[in-house]
Amino acid sequence: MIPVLDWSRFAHDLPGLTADMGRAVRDTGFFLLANPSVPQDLRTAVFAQTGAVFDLPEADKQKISILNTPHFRGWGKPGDESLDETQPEVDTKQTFNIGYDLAEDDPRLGQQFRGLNQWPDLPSFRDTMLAYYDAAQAQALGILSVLARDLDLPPDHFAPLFDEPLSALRLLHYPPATGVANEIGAGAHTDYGAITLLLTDGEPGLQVKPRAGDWTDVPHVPNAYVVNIGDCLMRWTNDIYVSTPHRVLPPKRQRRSVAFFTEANPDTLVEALPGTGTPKYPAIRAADYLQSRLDATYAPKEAG
Ligand SMILES: O=C(O)CCC(=O)C(=O)O
Ligand SMILES: [Fe+2]
Repeated sequence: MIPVLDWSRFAHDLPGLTADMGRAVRDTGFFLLANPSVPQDLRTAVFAQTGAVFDLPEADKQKISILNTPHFRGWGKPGDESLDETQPEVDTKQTFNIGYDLAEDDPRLGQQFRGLNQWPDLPSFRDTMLAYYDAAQAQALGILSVLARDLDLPPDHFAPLFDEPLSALRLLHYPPATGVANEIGAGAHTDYGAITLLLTDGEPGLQVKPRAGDWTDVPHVPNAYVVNIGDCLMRWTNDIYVSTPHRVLPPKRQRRSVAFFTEANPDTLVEALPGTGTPKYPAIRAADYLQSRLDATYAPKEAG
C-alpha cells in the first residue's frame, strides 16, 4: 500500500507526518507526496521543457549525447542505458540528465562526477532545469529533515552532507508500446541514491514490487510526487529503510516523467547512522558508491 502524505502537514502536524513517513519508508519505501514545496508553475514549466527537448530532431539530440562525456549528462537514446542488468532487453526510454551545475572555470571540474552540463538549443531550458534542480533538492532536504527526526537525529543532520550534491535531474520519454515480445520501458531496478522525487504525466506504466507481493501499479495522484528510498539511504540506515524494485511497462501512449535523484556530496561518508545497530556494511564515500552502481548500468547491451 502506497500512502499519500500531505507535505503541508510539515507546518502544522510534524509529529504525525514524521510517524506516517517513517512507516512508509520502512514498509515499501514508497509514498506519494501531495502539496509539495516545489511550486506548481515550476513543475509545469519543467514538463513543457521536457517535451521540447525530446521533440528535437535526432541530430540535435545526438550533439549533446550522454556518450560525449564521462559525467552522465545529456541525452541518452534507447539502449544507452538499460536498468535491469540481468535481462537482454534494451529499455525503450530516452533520457536527458542534468547534474550539479558548475561554471566553466570552476576548480572542481574534472573531479569525479564534476563535469559541465550539456544544454540543448532551447531558450528557457537551462534556466528552468536549474531552478527545478534547486527546488527539488530543497524538497528532498525537507523530507530528509523529517526522516532525521524519525531516526532521532537532529533535524538538520543531513543538510551539510547534501550542499554540493551529486544529485541528478533526469527527464524521461517512453514511446508507446509496439507490442514486440519482452518490450520494457525501464527495466526492473532499485534507485541508487538517497531519495528519488518523481513526477509523471499521468500515463500509467510505473510499477513497484514490494518484498512481500507481486508487481503493483503506482497510483497517479495529480500534482503529487512519487517519492522513494534509494539504495544509498537504505545502506546508510543499515537497512531500516527499504529501497524497492520498480519498473516502467511500455505505455499505451507516449509517457513522460521527471525524476530527481537526490544524492549526497561526493565525500559524504555513508556509514550506519547512529542508533541503527551493528553496521552491516563498511563505510563508503557517496561518490564511490554511486560510481559502482553506474558502472554496472552503463555497460552497454546490443541495441536490438
Ligand atoms: O519514469 C518513471 O516513472 C520511473 C523512472 C525510474 O524509475 C528511474 O529512472 O529510475
Ligand atoms: Fe527508478
